Amino acid sequence: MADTETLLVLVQSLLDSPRSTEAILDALIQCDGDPDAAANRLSHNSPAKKRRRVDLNGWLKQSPAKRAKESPPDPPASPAASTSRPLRDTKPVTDLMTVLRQPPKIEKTVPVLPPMTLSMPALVAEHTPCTLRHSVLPPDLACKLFYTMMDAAGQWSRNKWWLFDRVVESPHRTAFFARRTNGIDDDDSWQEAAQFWYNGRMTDVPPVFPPEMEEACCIVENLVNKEMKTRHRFPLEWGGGTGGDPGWRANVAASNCYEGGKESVGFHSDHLTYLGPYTTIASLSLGTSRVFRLREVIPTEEAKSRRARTFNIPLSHNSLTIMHASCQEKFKHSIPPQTVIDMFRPPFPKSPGGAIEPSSCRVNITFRFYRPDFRPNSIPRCKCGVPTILRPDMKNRVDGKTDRYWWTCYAGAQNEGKGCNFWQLLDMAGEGRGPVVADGLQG
Ligand SMILES: O=C(O)CCC(=O)C(=O)O
Ligand SMILES: [Fe+2]
Repeated sequence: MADTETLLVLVQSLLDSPRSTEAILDALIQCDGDPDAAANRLSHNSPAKKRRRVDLNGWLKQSPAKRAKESPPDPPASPAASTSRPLRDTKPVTDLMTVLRQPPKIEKTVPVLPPMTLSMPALVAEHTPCTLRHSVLPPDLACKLFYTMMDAAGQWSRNKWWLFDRVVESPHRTAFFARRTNGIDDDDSWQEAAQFWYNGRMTDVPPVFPPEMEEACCIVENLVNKEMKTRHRFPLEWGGGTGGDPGWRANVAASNCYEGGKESVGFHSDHLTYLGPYTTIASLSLGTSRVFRLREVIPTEEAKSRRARTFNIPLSHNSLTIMHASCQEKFKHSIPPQTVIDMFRPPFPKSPGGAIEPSSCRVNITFRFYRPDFRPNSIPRCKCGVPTILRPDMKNRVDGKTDRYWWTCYAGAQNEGKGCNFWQLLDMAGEGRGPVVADGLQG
């Protein structure tokens, strides 16, 4: 997405007056992704005809025949997926990413790096900002948690959002949980966070962690905090966690269920809206083993001299992947579709004496720390009046560090794809956020 964003900003900067994202994207498509030509076209053309607005829920409630006649626009991002299934076929959609992605002219001498499989924790640590741990929970707890999540997953929904002119849905089911303890003191506030996990769709109050998840979470929290103590800390990381406070608290969790090898999640980095810069995310894998794929986003200034490498990490049942601080800033991750997967044979039956049923499902639980200084009521709203999302400026890392983050409009995900062109630089001090690690270093 960063390529598109860069082009959007570039075109906007070439124009005398602000134009909608939709109009800029249309112009870019017409001009084969050439920003100068797109700006020129926009300067000479009158703005595109306005279309009637319906919100996503409204649109989904319409009859299929009516929906097919209505034609929505524009690009957002889901909290996670970039791989998506169109819900309907109206007109053939130009593959915008193909149009917009302008491959940098890499020097021929820069070697192409073949994908590398990292099956051992030591290799994961060597090549990525992640930690892989096998067999993290007691086997019976991992198995019970798998059954609990599988029972619940039937009720989970597929995320739906607008992508250009159509509603798409994620190729996996997802659910969001808020922890009753450790920071969940204001239900309304976390309700908003849950709502935005589902791309702005109204949700009931998020469920609390089921007992097995709570038990697993305590183990994960300990492991993560221990691991974090051994790592380099980044200046913008959460700087609380003094005294009895463990520092990293899993106060929310998002869970995905992938049924069979076809279900997946596309390359993305997680939105940092409530997580803040340099977040740590711990992902517990249950069920059938799947490949977790990581690929670095090469900063623009290095794009000619260095290529990204794809790393494949097989994640087995009861393994924990910790995406450490800087992973969301530097890497995108995905669970790619697989033509072949091994069936998972649970080590224990669901009920005593029952039969063991093999499964082709994987459930993962990402334990996340929603930072006290990024509470929902502190998130800037865009011109549409909707909370913005926070994204790192991945392409403009300087000396390997990201120090720029953008609040950007996210309204398009729910509002027929129509958003505004709101961009605001994150200003930690100006927005009264912190404490951060850097504060501790100064004092
Ligand atoms: O299933 C996984 O391990 C990754 C899920 C993920 O990236 C996400 O939920 O943001
Ligand atoms: Fe993710």
